[in-house]
Amino acid sequence: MTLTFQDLGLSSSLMQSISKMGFEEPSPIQAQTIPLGLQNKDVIGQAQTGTGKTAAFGIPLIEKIDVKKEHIQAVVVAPTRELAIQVSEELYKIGYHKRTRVLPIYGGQDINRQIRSLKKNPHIIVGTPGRLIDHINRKTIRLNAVHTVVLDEADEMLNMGFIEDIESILSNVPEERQTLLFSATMPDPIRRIAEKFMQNPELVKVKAKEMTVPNITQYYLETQERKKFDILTRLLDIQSPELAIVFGRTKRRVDELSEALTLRGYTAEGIHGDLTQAKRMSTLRKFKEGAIEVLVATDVAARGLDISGVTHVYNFDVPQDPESYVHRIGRTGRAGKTGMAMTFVTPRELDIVKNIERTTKRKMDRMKPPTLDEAIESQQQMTVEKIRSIIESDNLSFYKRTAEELLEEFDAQDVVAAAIKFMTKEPNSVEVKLTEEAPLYSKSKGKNRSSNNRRRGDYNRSGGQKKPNNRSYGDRDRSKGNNNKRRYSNSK
Ligand SMILES: Nc1ncnc2c1ncn2[C@@H]1O[C@H](COP(=O)(O)OP(=O)(O)OP(=O)(O)O)[C@@H](O)[C@H]1O
Ligand SMILES: [Mg+2]
Repeated sequence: MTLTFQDLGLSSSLMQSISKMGFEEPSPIQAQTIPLGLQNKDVIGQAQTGTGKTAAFGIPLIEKIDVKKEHIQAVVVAPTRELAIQVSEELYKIGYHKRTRVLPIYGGQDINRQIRSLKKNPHIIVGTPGRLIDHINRKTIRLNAVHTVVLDEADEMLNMGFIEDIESILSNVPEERQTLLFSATMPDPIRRIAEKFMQNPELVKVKAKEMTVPNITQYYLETQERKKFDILTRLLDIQSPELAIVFGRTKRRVDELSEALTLRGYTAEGIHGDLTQAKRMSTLRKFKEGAIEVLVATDVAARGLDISGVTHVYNFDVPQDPESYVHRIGRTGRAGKTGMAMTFVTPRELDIVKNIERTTKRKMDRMKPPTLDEAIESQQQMTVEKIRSIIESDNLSFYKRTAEELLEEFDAQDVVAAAIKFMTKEPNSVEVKLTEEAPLYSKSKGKNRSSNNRRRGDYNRSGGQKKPNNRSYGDRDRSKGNNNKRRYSNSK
C-alpha cells in the first residue's frame, strides 16, 4: 500500500526532478501534505526533524507555478538566512526541469544586487522576514499576485520575535491564497496564528509516538562541568564521527570550545549569530565538504540545518528546553539515516534530562564517561585496523628491506609496538581553559534559566549546496549505502 510519487499525480517535469534528487517514495508528511497542497487547501504540517517537510510544501508549490507568468507567485518565509538559502536550493532542484525561478532574499546581502535579481522575475521568493519587509516597503517586491505563502519553522520565527513582520507580510498578500505552515514542533502561539491567518487549515500531524525519530540513539552522560571537555575529546576519539556537531549554550562557549578543540588537534570551527554572514557560510561549506570534522554551534545556529553525514551530536551543555533538544539532535538521523546523540549533564542538571524525556516520550540511555585508557585503547584499535588494511591491499615490497633490517636489529614485538605507537593519535593533553557555565535549573523548580543566550540575534543556519544525490536513504532493507536512491523508511 505504499504510495508513490506517481500516485500523487505529479507532472512529468516534477517527476523527473524528484527522481534526479534520488527520492524513491514520499515520506509520510509528504504523502499526506502533497495532495492537500495540490487541492489548494491550507495546511498546518507537523512532523519530526529531517523527515522532508521542505519537499512536502515544495512539491505542490512548484506544481502550482505557472512558469509563463512573469511575476512572484509564491513566498516562503524562513527564520534565518542560511535556512532561506537551503530551502531555495531544495525548491530549485524540485523545479529544475520545470524551469522555475527561485530567489533567496535575506539580510546581510547587498540590497542592490537583490534588486537586480528581482528584475529577472523570479516565480518564487524565499526570504527572511526582515529583508522581505524591506523590499515590500521599497516596492521592489510586489506580492499582489502571490497565490501561495509558506511559513517554514514557524515556531522559530515566533521565538525570534518575527510575529509582527509575518503579520505584515501576510497582509500584503491577497486574501485569496493558500497558506502552508510548517514546524517540527507546534506550540500554542503558532496555533493562534493559524487561526488568525489561515482558512480552515487541515492539520497534518504525522503520528509518532515520540517527538524524536527512532533512528537516533540517545545517551546522557553525568559528569562535572570541569571534566566535560576531556570527556568530549575522548568520545570524539572513540566514536570517530564522520561529521559531528557540538552544541554550546552561549556564543562565548562556542568560541572557546572551537578554539580548545583546535588546540587539541581536531579540525573544528564555530557558528553563532555574532559572526559575519560570510564567515558563517564559509564554515558551513567547509563542514559540508568534510574539511571541518566538528562544527560547534549555538542552538539557533543549527536549527533546520540539513547536512548529510552528521553522525553524532554532542550536547556539551544541556539544552534549555525539550524543544531545543529535539531540534539539536535532529541534525543527525535525517532522511532515515542513523545517528547518535550524547547529552552532558552535571549532577544538578539531572532534572532537566528527566524533563526532556517526559516531553519527548523517549528515554535516554545512561553512558559511562569513557576513561583516558579507553580512549587510547580505541585509538590503538584504529591503528591496528589501518595496518590490517594496508597489509591486505597495498604492495609493501618497497618497505620490506627496511623491515628486514629492523627485525635483524630488534625484537619483532618491539618493532610492531613502535610502529603502532607512531601511528596512534594519542589523546592530546594540551591544557585548555573554558569559562564555566552555571548549571541550568529545571523550569519546574521555578529557578531562573540561563538568560545569556537570548535567541534573538543569534540566528544563523545552514545553507549552501548539498552533496550530490548519492546519499542512501538509511533504508533498512538495503545495506549498501551509496546508491542513488533515497528512500524514506524511518517511520514505518
Ligand atoms: N521522499 C524523500 N526521499 C528521500 N529523501 C528525502 C525525501 N524527502 C526529503 N528528503 C531529504 O531529506 C532531508 C531532510 O529533509 P528536510 O530538510 O526537508 O527535513 P525537515 O523535515 O524540514 O527537517 P527539520 O525539522 O530539521 O527542518 C533532505 O536532505 C531532503 O532532500
Ligand atoms: Mg525544515
